[in-house]
Amino acid sequence: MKPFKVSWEKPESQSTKPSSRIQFNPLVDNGSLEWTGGLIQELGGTEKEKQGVLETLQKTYEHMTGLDDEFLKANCKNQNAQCAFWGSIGECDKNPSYMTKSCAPACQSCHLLIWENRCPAKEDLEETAAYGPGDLGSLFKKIREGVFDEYGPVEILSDDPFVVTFEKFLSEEECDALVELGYKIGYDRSTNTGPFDSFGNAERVVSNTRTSHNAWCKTELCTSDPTALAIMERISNVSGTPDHSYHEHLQMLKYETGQFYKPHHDFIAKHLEYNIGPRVLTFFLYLSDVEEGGGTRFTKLDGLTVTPKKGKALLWPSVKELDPLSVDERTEHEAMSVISGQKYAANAWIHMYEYKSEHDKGCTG
Ligand SMILES: O=C(O)CCC(=O)C(=O)O
Ligand SMILES: [Fe+2]
Repeated sequence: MKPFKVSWEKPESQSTKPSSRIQFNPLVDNGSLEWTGGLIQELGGTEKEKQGVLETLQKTYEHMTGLDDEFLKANCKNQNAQCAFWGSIGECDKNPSYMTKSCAPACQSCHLLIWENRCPAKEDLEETAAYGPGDLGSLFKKIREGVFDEYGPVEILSDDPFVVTFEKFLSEEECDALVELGYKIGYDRSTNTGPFDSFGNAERVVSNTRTSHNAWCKTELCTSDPTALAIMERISNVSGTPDHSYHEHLQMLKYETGQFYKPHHDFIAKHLEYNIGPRVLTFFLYLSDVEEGGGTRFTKLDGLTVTPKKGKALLWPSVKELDPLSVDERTEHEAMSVISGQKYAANAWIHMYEYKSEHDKGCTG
């Protein structure tokens, strides 16, 4: 292998600012820019950072030149100018769901861009199922028998499919804490799941059928927050999953006046091809009252509409009781437009199989 030589240029405008980031051009061989592994990478400001980035670039170069797959050679790219820097500070291990895909050269993980390499099908998946045929019926029976009345009053709004509310599932403080966590993470415009690319990853698409904003409880700040953890454990207890690793990360929602989510189903058929299985249940949390509007309406259950109330939880299945890998079309629903005021809420989607470690590997689509 030819030696990897590097040089960099310091843009004039930054030359007097020692702490500023310096743009880095990896110059390969005799000074010609043969390959950059995607975006040109930035060097850190300090000597130590620079050294780390250079070491990562050296490893990147060896990884890229060692690839024998032409498709990967052409398509494996750093998609952010700081990939090499992040790689040098351990982010490939700390944040693999982003890094292995979006900074694959810097993580020397190009082979993991291929879905089958990154997400091999689990052989013992069936043994880990949270629900078998009939289990949703048993859960509903427990709810009816008052096992979870500490979160009540419990209201049974529909028997088949079951639609249930727990009036005092969260305390006022817990609701405020989740809303606040949403602000710390940042509420972004909500998206829908779009088409899947050649690597099996779903595109996120902004859609005029869903106009709210949301914040995912995915980062340390939220996943290790004691309030968020207590709520996730409570949801796990009631829904009967082994633990909250079977749930998607909490998704906090914010609707301003006029915002809505048109009729849809939470079931995503593509999930059946992954190790996570389908969304079995939706645990929906109302984190605020709403002055007017903003109800959750079940379009195929005679328009059954749940009025938001701070602290209330709404639970329904997305799959059939006796065939829990198949969608139950009857639980299509919509978030009606907020007529006045604001609405805060959160989704917890519960899967058939373990979710969170698959998410960390970038295997949830
Ligand atoms: O906001 C609501 O009432 C329901 C939201 C919803 O259905 C969803 O986010 O999937
Ligand atoms: Fe939904």
